[in-house]
Amino acid sequence: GAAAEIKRWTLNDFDIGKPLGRGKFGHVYLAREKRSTHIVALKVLFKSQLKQSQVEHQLRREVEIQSHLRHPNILRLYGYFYDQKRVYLILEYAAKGELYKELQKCKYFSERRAATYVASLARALIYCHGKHVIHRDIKPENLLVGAEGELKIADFGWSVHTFNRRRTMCGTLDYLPPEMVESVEHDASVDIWSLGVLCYEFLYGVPPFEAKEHSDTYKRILQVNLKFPSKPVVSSSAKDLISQMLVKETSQRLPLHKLLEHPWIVQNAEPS
Ligand SMILES: O=C(O)Cn1ncc2ncnc(NCCc3cnc(NC(=O)Nc4cccc(Cl)c4)s3)c21
Repeated sequence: GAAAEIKRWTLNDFDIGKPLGRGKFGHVYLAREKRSTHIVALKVLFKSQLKQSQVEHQLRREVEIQSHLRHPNILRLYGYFYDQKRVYLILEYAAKGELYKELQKCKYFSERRAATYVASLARALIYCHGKHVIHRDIKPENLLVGAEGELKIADFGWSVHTFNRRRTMCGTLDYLPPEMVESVEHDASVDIWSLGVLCYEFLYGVPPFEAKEHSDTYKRILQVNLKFPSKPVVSSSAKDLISQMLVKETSQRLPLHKLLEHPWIVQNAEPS
């Protein structure tokens, strides 16, 4: 048959349902693709706001990156289309919505639930890093829950392709100025740190370096001023894992595949 031509979607291809949520750049609606009756989430972004915030390139990068990612714990971005004023993202629908609302409701998660989420996120990040993609924005607000309770990383609006200049600079790093060498170090280990912060917040209901003033949070992060409250009671095994992820020296952070072998994960995470 004809070469697989890229399908040009339009709003007419969809029946629009209830609003699912509203973000900074636009709203998300439940929608059904008419021909297949497939249920999706449609995120509507206003071009004016994208232009104003100069994030068009980020959006293009997200669509490009997401089009190559297929993983049960990564929310699919099936495609996009636009009209005069808006850009529409055609997204996998996560039937149980936003994880942070669930966390707010039950204050903090059990160790089994937290470990199950952390293990599935680690598997998703191992997959991304294997494709030289780092998410860079792992936080409860970017995590959705599927119909079976499975976690979905969403919103790759801040993700980037990392490539190791060592290979692409024909073998030499010598001519790179410090700031570029520095950015080369900005690698997948940022997601390990964020996953450690997330694990802490799952178990205690608050992030580890929270402070009234931003400047104090910044200082606590730089000092890795990690403290474990006495309430709620959390196993020392969980604290050990978190302490191995929230390490200042990026090369010393627990690698994700080692995380999956950590006793706390092995003993608490539901088999995937
Ligand atoms: O989250 C809710 O409000 C409610 N909700 N409930 C269920 C549900 N099922 C699927 N998706 C939902 N929401 C959309 C999640 C996103 C995924 N990918 C995104 N990407 C993005 O926004 N990119 C983007 C935007 C503006 C600028 C730039 Cl540079 C990039 S948003 C759902």
